[in-house]
Amino acid sequence: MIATESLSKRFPRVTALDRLSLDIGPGVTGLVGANGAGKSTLIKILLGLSPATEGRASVLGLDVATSGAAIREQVGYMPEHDCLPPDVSATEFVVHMARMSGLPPTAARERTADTLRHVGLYEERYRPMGGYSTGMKQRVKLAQALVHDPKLVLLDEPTNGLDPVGRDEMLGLIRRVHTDFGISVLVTSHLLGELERTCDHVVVIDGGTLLRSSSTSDFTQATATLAVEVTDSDVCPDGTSALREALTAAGVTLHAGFEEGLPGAGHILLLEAAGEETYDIVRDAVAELGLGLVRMEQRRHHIAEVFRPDAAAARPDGAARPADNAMEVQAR
Ligand SMILES: Nc1ncnc2c1ncn2[C@@H]1O[C@H](COP(=O)(O)OP(=O)(O)OP(=O)(O)O)[C@@H](O)[C@H]1O
Repeated sequence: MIATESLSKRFPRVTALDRLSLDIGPGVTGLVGANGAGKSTLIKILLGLSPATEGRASVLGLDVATSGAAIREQVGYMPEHDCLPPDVSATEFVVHMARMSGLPPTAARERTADTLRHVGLYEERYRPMGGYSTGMKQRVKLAQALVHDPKLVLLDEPTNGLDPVGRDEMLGLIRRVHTDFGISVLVTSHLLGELERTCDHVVVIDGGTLLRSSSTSDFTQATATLAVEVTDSDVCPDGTSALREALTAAGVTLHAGFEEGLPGAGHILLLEAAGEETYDIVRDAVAELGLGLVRMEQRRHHIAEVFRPDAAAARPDGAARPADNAMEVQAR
Protein backbone atom coordinates (compact mmCIF):
# COMPACT_ATOMS: atom_id res chain seq x y z
CA MET A 1 0.00 0.00 0.00
CA ILE A 2 2.74 2.42 1.03
CA ALA A 3 6.48 2.15 0.43
CA THR A 4 9.21 4.65 1.18
CA GLU A 5 12.88 4.36 0.43
CA SER A 6 15.46 6.51 2.21
CA LEU A 7 12.86 9.25 2.44
CA SER A 8 14.14 12.51 3.91
CA LYS A 9 12.54 15.88 4.52
CA ARG A 10 14.69 18.72 5.71
CA PHE A 11 13.38 22.11 6.78
CA PRO A 12 15.91 24.93 7.27
CA ARG A 13 16.37 24.13 10.95
CA VAL A 14 14.93 20.66 11.35
CA THR A 15 15.28 17.28 9.71
CA ALA A 16 11.70 16.02 9.95
CA LEU A 17 12.34 12.70 8.16
CA ASP A 18 15.75 11.09 7.98
CA ARG A 19 16.26 8.31 5.40
CA LEU A 20 13.04 6.57 6.35
CA SER A 21 12.40 3.24 4.62
CA LEU A 22 9.02 1.62 5.18
CA ASP A 23 6.80 -0.99 3.62
CA ILE A 24 3.17 -0.93 4.75
CA GLY A 25 0.68 -3.54 3.56
CA PRO A 26 -3.15 -3.69 3.65
CA GLY A 27 -5.04 -3.60 6.95
CA VAL A 28 -4.90 -1.13 9.82
CA THR A 29 -1.43 0.24 10.52
CA GLY A 30 -0.51 2.53 13.38
CA LEU A 31 2.19 5.15 12.91
CA VAL A 32 3.40 6.06 16.37
CA GLY A 33 5.81 8.74 17.45
CA ALA A 34 6.16 11.53 19.98
CA ASN A 35 5.11 15.05 18.98
CA GLY A 36 7.50 16.26 16.28
CA ALA A 37 8.57 12.73 15.27
CA GLY A 38 7.64 13.43 11.65
CA LYS A 39 4.23 11.74 11.31
CA SER A 40 2.34 14.65 9.72
CA THR A 41 5.28 15.42 7.45
CA LEU A 42 5.25 11.83 6.20
CA ILE A 43 1.50 11.96 5.53
CA LYS A 44 1.81 15.19 3.54
CA ILE A 45 4.57 13.66 1.42
CA LEU A 46 2.49 10.52 0.85
CA LEU A 47 -0.41 12.65 -0.38
CA GLY A 48 1.88 14.44 -2.80
CA LEU A 49 1.22 17.73 -0.99
CA SER A 50 4.80 18.34 0.09
CA PRO A 51 7.92 17.28 -1.83
CA ALA A 52 10.55 15.10 -0.17
CA THR A 53 14.09 16.45 0.00
CA GLU A 54 15.54 13.04 -0.87
CA GLY A 55 14.44 9.48 -1.40
CA ARG A 56 11.29 8.00 -2.91
CA ALA A 57 7.80 7.07 -1.82
CA SER A 58 4.87 5.38 -3.47
CA VAL A 59 1.23 4.96 -2.45
CA LEU A 60 -0.90 2.25 -4.10
CA GLY A 61 1.98 1.80 -6.52
CA LEU A 62 1.93 5.48 -7.58
CA ASP A 63 4.97 7.71 -7.20
CA VAL A 64 4.21 10.58 -4.83
CA ALA A 65 6.53 12.93 -6.72
CA THR A 66 4.61 12.63 -9.99
CA SER A 67 1.15 11.24 -9.21
CA GLY A 68 -0.14 13.32 -6.30
CA ALA A 69 -3.55 13.99 -7.87
CA ALA A 70 -4.09 10.33 -8.79
CA ILE A 71 -3.12 9.30 -5.25
CA ARG A 72 -5.56 11.76 -3.68
CA GLU A 73 -8.36 10.37 -5.86
CA GLN A 74 -7.91 6.96 -4.22
CA VAL A 75 -6.82 7.98 -0.75
CA GLY A 76 -8.79 9.70 2.01
CA TYR A 77 -7.12 12.13 4.42
CA MET A 78 -8.20 13.21 7.87
CA PRO A 79 -6.05 16.17 8.94
CA GLU A 80 -4.92 16.66 12.50
CA HIS A 81 -6.12 20.19 13.08
CA ASP A 82 -9.58 21.68 13.21
CA CYS A 83 -10.34 22.68 9.66
CA LEU A 84 -14.14 22.63 9.42
CA PRO A 85 -16.06 25.72 8.31
CA PRO A 86 -18.29 26.67 11.28
CA ASP A 87 -21.25 28.03 9.30
CA VAL A 88 -22.15 24.96 7.26
CA SER A 89 -23.69 21.68 8.34
CA ALA A 90 -21.88 18.33 8.27
CA THR A 91 -24.13 17.21 5.43
CA GLU A 92 -23.39 20.28 3.29
CA PHE A 93 -19.68 19.98 3.96
CA VAL A 94 -19.34 16.26 3.28
CA VAL A 95 -21.48 16.51 0.13
CA HIS A 96 -19.18 19.31 -1.03
CA MET A 97 -16.09 17.17 -0.37
CA ALA A 98 -17.68 14.25 -2.23
CA ARG A 99 -18.42 16.51 -5.21
CA MET A 100 -14.82 17.79 -5.11
CA SER A 101 -13.72 14.17 -5.33
CA GLY A 102 -15.70 13.79 -8.52
CA LEU A 103 -18.90 12.07 -7.36
CA PRO A 104 -22.09 13.09 -9.24
CA PRO A 105 -24.70 14.98 -7.12
CA THR A 106 -26.98 12.04 -6.30
CA ALA A 107 -24.13 9.67 -5.45
CA ALA A 108 -22.50 12.41 -3.35
CA ARG A 109 -25.69 12.84 -1.30
CA GLU A 110 -26.16 9.11 -0.83
CA ARG A 111 -22.55 8.47 0.12
CA THR A 112 -22.69 11.43 2.53
CA ALA A 113 -25.73 9.98 4.29
CA ASP A 114 -24.04 6.56 4.51
CA THR A 115 -20.72 7.81 5.83
CA LEU A 116 -22.27 10.20 8.36
CA ARG A 117 -24.41 7.33 9.61
CA HIS A 118 -21.32 5.13 9.80
CA VAL A 119 -19.52 7.66 12.00
CA GLY A 120 -22.58 8.05 14.22
CA LEU A 121 -23.89 11.49 13.22
CA TYR A 122 -27.67 11.54 12.81
CA GLU A 123 -30.00 14.54 13.41
CA GLU A 124 -27.11 16.83 14.27
CA ARG A 125 -25.72 16.50 10.76
CA TYR A 126 -28.10 19.28 9.64
CA ARG A 127 -26.79 21.77 12.24
CA PRO A 128 -23.89 24.22 11.62
CA MET A 129 -20.60 22.57 12.64
CA GLY A 130 -19.50 25.59 14.70
CA GLY A 131 -21.67 24.24 17.52
CA TYR A 132 -20.25 20.71 17.42
CA SER A 133 -18.24 19.07 20.19
CA THR A 134 -14.66 17.96 19.45
CA GLY A 135 -15.88 14.37 19.12
CA MET A 136 -18.49 15.34 16.54
CA LYS A 137 -15.95 17.37 14.56
CA GLN A 138 -13.55 14.44 14.53
CA ARG A 139 -16.36 12.26 13.18
CA VAL A 140 -17.10 14.69 10.38
CA LYS A 141 -13.39 14.78 9.51
CA LEU A 142 -13.41 10.99 9.36
CA ALA A 143 -16.59 10.97 7.23
CA GLN A 144 -15.15 13.37 4.63
CA ALA A 145 -12.06 11.13 4.38
CA LEU A 146 -14.30 8.13 3.59
CA VAL A 147 -16.97 9.68 1.40
CA HIS A 148 -15.35 8.98 -1.99
CA ASP A 149 -14.84 5.31 -1.09
CA PRO A 150 -11.04 5.37 -1.06
CA LYS A 151 -8.80 2.30 -0.99
CA LEU A 152 -6.72 3.77 1.80
CA VAL A 153 -7.25 6.48 4.43
CA LEU A 154 -4.54 8.42 6.21
CA LEU A 155 -5.80 9.54 9.62
CA ASP A 156 -3.65 12.09 11.44
CA GLU A 157 -4.17 11.89 15.22
CA PRO A 158 -7.92 11.14 15.02
CA THR A 159 -8.22 10.74 18.80
CA ASN A 160 -6.72 14.15 19.57
CA GLY A 161 -8.77 16.13 22.08
CA LEU A 162 -11.16 13.27 22.85
CA ASP A 163 -11.97 11.98 26.32
CA PRO A 164 -11.38 8.27 27.06
CA VAL A 165 -14.89 7.24 25.95
CA GLY A 166 -14.60 9.32 22.77
CA ARG A 167 -11.20 7.77 22.08
CA ASP A 168 -12.55 4.26 22.40
CA GLU A 169 -15.46 5.08 20.11
CA MET A 170 -13.18 6.64 17.50
CA LEU A 171 -10.79 3.66 17.63
CA GLY A 172 -13.76 1.31 17.19
CA LEU A 173 -14.93 3.32 14.17
CA ILE A 174 -11.46 3.19 12.66
CA ARG A 175 -11.29 -0.56 13.08
CA ARG A 176 -14.68 -0.86 11.34
CA VAL A 177 -13.49 1.27 8.42
CA HIS A 178 -11.38 -1.74 7.57
CA THR A 179 -13.64 -4.60 8.66
CA ASP A 180 -16.89 -3.17 7.19
CA PHE A 181 -15.60 -1.41 4.08
CA GLY A 182 -12.28 -3.14 3.37
CA ILE A 183 -10.50 0.23 3.36
CA SER A 184 -6.91 0.11 4.58
CA VAL A 185 -5.94 2.59 7.25
CA LEU A 186 -2.78 4.37 8.31
CA VAL A 187 -3.52 6.05 11.64
CA THR A 188 -1.07 8.20 13.59
CA SER A 189 -0.90 8.64 17.32
CA HIS A 190 1.59 9.77 19.94
CA LEU A 191 0.07 7.21 22.31
CA LEU A 192 1.56 3.78 21.89
CA GLY A 193 -0.98 2.01 24.02
CA GLU A 194 -4.13 3.07 22.22
CA LEU A 195 -3.18 1.48 18.92
CA GLU A 196 -2.74 -1.96 20.43
CA ARG A 197 -6.37 -3.03 20.00
CA THR A 198 -6.94 -1.22 16.74
CA CYS A 199 -3.99 -1.96 14.51
CA ASP A 200 -2.69 -5.09 12.80
CA HIS A 201 0.70 -3.53 12.35
CA VAL A 202 2.59 -0.80 14.18
CA VAL A 203 5.37 1.44 12.89
CA VAL A 204 7.25 3.52 15.43
CA ILE A 205 9.27 6.54 14.34
CA ASP A 206 11.37 8.97 16.31
CA GLY A 207 13.21 12.03 15.06
CA GLY A 208 12.20 11.06 11.53
CA THR A 209 13.88 7.65 11.71
CA LEU A 210 12.37 4.20 12.00
CA LEU A 211 12.56 2.64 15.46
CA ARG A 212 10.52 -0.45 14.78
CA SER A 213 7.98 -1.89 12.39
CA SER A 214 6.19 -5.14 13.15
CA SER A 215 2.83 -6.78 13.57
CA THR A 216 0.96 -5.86 16.74
CA SER A 217 1.04 -9.47 17.86
CA ASP A 218 4.85 -9.44 17.65
CA PHE A 219 4.86 -6.35 19.82
CA THR A 220 2.55 -7.90 22.35
CA GLN A 221 3.73 -11.49 22.12
CA ALA A 222 2.21 -13.82 24.67
CA THR A 223 4.58 -14.40 27.52
CA ALA A 224 4.82 -17.35 29.82
CA THR A 225 3.89 -15.10 32.72
CA LEU A 226 0.86 -15.73 34.88
CA ALA A 227 -0.83 -12.90 36.74
CA VAL A 228 -2.53 -14.10 39.91
CA GLU A 229 -4.70 -12.01 42.21
CA VAL A 230 -6.18 -13.31 45.44
CA THR A 231 -8.34 -11.97 48.25
CA ASP A 232 -7.25 -11.77 51.88
CA SER A 233 -8.92 -13.90 54.54
CA ASP A 234 -9.28 -13.86 58.34
CA VAL A 235 -6.53 -16.48 58.63
CA CYS A 236 -4.32 -14.74 56.06
CA PRO A 237 -4.83 -10.95 56.38
CA ASP A 238 -2.19 -10.50 53.66
CA GLY A 239 -3.22 -13.15 51.18
CA THR A 240 -0.78 -12.00 48.52
CA SER A 241 2.26 -12.44 50.77
CA ALA A 242 1.01 -15.78 52.07
CA LEU A 243 0.54 -17.04 48.52
CA ARG A 244 3.97 -15.72 47.50
CA GLU A 245 5.57 -17.76 50.30
CA ALA A 246 3.55 -20.87 49.50
CA LEU A 247 4.39 -20.72 45.80
CA THR A 248 8.07 -20.09 46.44
CA ALA A 249 8.11 -23.12 48.77
CA ALA A 250 6.46 -25.15 45.98
CA GLY A 251 9.29 -24.21 43.63
CA VAL A 252 7.41 -21.67 41.47
CA THR A 253 9.53 -18.77 40.17
CA LEU A 254 7.98 -15.41 41.00
CA HIS A 255 8.83 -12.17 39.25
CA ALA A 256 9.77 -9.23 41.40
CA GLY A 257 7.54 -6.66 39.67
CA PHE A 258 3.88 -5.90 40.08
CA GLU A 259 1.43 -4.97 37.42
CA GLU A 260 0.93 -1.26 37.41
CA GLY A 261 -2.16 0.70 36.65
CA LEU A 262 -4.60 -2.17 37.02
CA PRO A 263 -7.30 -2.53 39.64
CA GLY A 264 -5.70 -4.30 42.56
CA ALA A 265 -2.20 -3.22 41.51
CA GLY A 266 0.25 -4.33 44.16
CA HIS A 267 -1.89 -7.37 44.90
CA ILE A 268 -1.15 -9.16 41.67
CA LEU A 269 1.62 -11.74 41.69
CA LEU A 270 3.49 -12.33 38.46
CA LEU A 271 4.95 -15.78 38.14
CA GLU A 272 6.57 -17.98 35.57
CA ALA A 273 4.25 -20.57 34.04
CA ALA A 274 6.24 -23.77 33.55
CA GLY A 275 3.49 -25.76 31.89
CA GLU A 276 0.02 -26.68 33.09
CA GLU A 277 1.14 -27.92 36.48
CA THR A 278 1.84 -24.33 37.53
CA TYR A 279 -1.91 -23.63 37.26
CA ASP A 280 -2.59 -26.64 39.51
CA ILE A 281 0.03 -25.56 42.05
CA VAL A 282 -1.52 -22.08 42.24
CA ARG A 283 -5.06 -23.49 42.56
CA ASP A 284 -4.01 -25.89 45.35
CA ALA A 285 -2.01 -23.25 47.23
CA VAL A 286 -4.91 -20.78 47.08
CA ALA A 287 -7.33 -23.46 48.32
CA GLU A 288 -5.04 -24.56 51.18
CA LEU A 289 -4.65 -20.98 52.37
CA GLY A 290 -8.42 -20.47 52.18
CA LEU A 291 -8.07 -17.46 49.88
CA GLY A 292 -10.38 -16.38 47.06
CA LEU A 293 -8.90 -16.52 43.56
CA VAL A 294 -9.83 -13.28 41.80
CA ARG A 295 -7.89 -13.89 38.61
CA MET A 296 -5.30 -16.16 37.08
CA GLU A 297 -4.48 -15.16 33.53
CA GLN A 298 -1.67 -15.37 31.05
CA ARG A 299 -0.09 -12.00 30.54
CA ARG A 300 0.66 -10.37 27.22
CA HIS A 301 3.10 -7.54 26.80
CA HIS A 302 1.58 -4.16 26.10
CA ILE A 303 3.14 -2.17 23.29
CA ALA A 304 4.33 0.50 25.70
CA GLU A 305 6.36 -2.08 27.62
CA VAL A 306 8.42 -2.76 24.53
CA PHE A 307 9.84 0.71 24.98
CA ARG A 308 10.46 0.64 28.68
CA PRO A 309 14.14 0.78 29.62
CA ASP A 310 14.14 -2.68 31.22
CA ALA A 311 12.41 -4.15 28.17
CA ALA A 312 14.91 -2.40 25.93
CA ALA A 313 17.70 -4.24 27.72
CA ALA A 314 16.22 -7.45 26.34
CA ARG A 315 16.14 -6.10 22.80
CA PRO A 316 18.82 -7.17 20.35
CA ASP A 317 20.35 -3.68 20.25
CA GLY A 318 20.33 -3.62 24.05
CA ALA A 319 20.13 0.13 24.52
CA ALA A 320 17.29 2.08 26.06
CA ARG A 321 16.86 5.22 24.00
CA PRO A 322 15.78 8.48 25.60
CA ALA A 323 12.97 8.77 23.08
CA ASP A 324 11.64 5.39 24.18
CA ASN A 325 11.18 6.73 27.66
CA ALA A 326 9.47 9.83 26.35
CA MET A 327 6.96 7.72 24.51
CA GLU A 328 6.43 5.45 27.47
CA VAL A 329 5.51 8.47 29.57
CA GLN A 330 3.00 9.56 26.97
CA ALA A 331 1.67 6.05 26.63
CA ARG A 332 0.47 5.98 30.23
N1 LIG B 1 6.61 23.65 7.43
C1 LIG B 1 7.55 23.41 8.35
N2 LIG B 1 8.62 24.23 8.50
C2 LIG B 1 9.57 23.99 9.41
N3 LIG B 1 9.58 22.93 10.23
C3 LIG B 1 8.56 22.07 10.15
C4 LIG B 1 7.48 22.25 9.20
N4 LIG B 1 6.60 21.22 9.32
C5 LIG B 1 7.09 20.43 10.30
N5 LIG B 1 8.25 20.93 10.80
C6 LIG B 1 9.08 20.33 11.85
O1 LIG B 1 9.33 19.00 11.48
C7 LIG B 1 9.30 18.14 12.64
C8 LIG B 1 8.27 17.05 12.41
O2 LIG B 1 6.97 17.66 12.42
P1 LIG B 1 5.63 16.82 12.21
O3 LIG B 1 4.48 17.79 12.25
O4 LIG B 1 5.78 15.96 11.04
O5 LIG B 1 5.62 15.93 13.52
P2 LIG B 1 4.47 15.00 14.09
O6 LIG B 1 5.09 13.70 14.40
O7 LIG B 1 3.31 15.01 13.16
O8 LIG B 1 4.08 15.72 15.42
P3 LIG B 1 2.72 16.42 15.85
O9 LIG B 1 1.80 15.32 16.21
O10 LIG B 1 3.11 17.28 17.00
O11 LIG B 1 2.25 17.19 14.64
C9 LIG B 1 8.97 19.05 13.81
O12 LIG B 1 10.20 19.38 14.44
C10 LIG B 1 8.36 20.26 13.17
O13 LIG B 1 8.61 21.40 13.95
